[in-house]
Amino acid sequence: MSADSTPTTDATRTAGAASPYAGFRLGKSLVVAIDGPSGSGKSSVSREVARRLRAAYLDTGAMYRAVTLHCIASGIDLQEGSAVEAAARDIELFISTSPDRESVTISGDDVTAAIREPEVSSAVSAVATTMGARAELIRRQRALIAGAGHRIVAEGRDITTVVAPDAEVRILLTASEEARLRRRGDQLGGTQSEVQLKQQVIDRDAKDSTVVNFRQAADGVVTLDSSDLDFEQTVSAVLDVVRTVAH
Ligand SMILES: Nc1ncnc2c1ncn2[C@@H]1O[C@H](COP(=O)(O)OP(=O)(O)OP(=O)(O)O)[C@@H](O)[C@H]1O
Ligand SMILES: Nc1ccn([C@H]2C[C@H](O)[C@@H](COP(=O)(O)O)O2)c(=O)n1
Repeated sequence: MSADSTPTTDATRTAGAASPYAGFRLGKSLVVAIDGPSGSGKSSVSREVARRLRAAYLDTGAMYRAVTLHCIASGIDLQEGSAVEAAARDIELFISTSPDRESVTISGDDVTAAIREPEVSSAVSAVATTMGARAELIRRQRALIAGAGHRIVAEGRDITTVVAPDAEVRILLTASEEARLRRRGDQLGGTQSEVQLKQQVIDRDAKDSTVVNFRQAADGVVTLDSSDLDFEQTVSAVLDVVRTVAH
């Protein structure tokens, strides 16, 4: 398992007032952990927040998707817990931690687009609910966060609670069911029926939440409801939390 990342400055100084990083201590270690349900905007918002903070970015959902694709492609039965756990241990997985370069490879093969295919989306909960596979991916995620340099934004379902409970900033990004369904529908260009959208967003969350709690904020986690915010307002709201909590 490996990753690349955005280089960060090692100078410890405060950015100038005109800079978008004004108020942030550059060079100080910063882990921003963001969890939330499907369609809440975790990936897109976290990636943009990472760019603005000149931080690395880790999409942990992509790792669950990669293991799922690997199982499907290798003929591994997703209902066989021990086989799925072994696949999570054995997979040669690379994920980019640059917010400007989305790249996932398995044994050197580019699977960046393939892990987003509907077949993977509808099967991924089987990996996410296999506890042995989770333990292995959590181990890898912690290593990626530790190796990312000074600052990283990591997002998923259990980052604030399990992967990085000591993160300087912990946020639960939520949105109403209606907003999440609308956003996912728009993202997929109106190609999905109401029933398909519900399966991809609501039903998947129901399965995933049997093993991890991303519906309610744990102690010390800031809840940010983006239902009535647009994308830019949500990014600004996350940066405000970072400024308040980590300054
Ligand atoms: N505040 C917002 N207002 C409107 N649209 C948003 C907002 N935040 C994100 N979006 C859009 O909603 C869509 C879904 O966002 P995104 O893929 O980041 O969600 P997610 O929480 O990572 O979902 P999943 O966990 O299922 O991958 C994207 O097209 C994104 O640009
Ligand atoms: N930390 C995480 C990240 C993701 N998952 C699961 C839940 C999802 O069904 C799947 C794919 O995530 P997505 O790309 O849709 O964000 O992975 C998890 O259990 N824990």
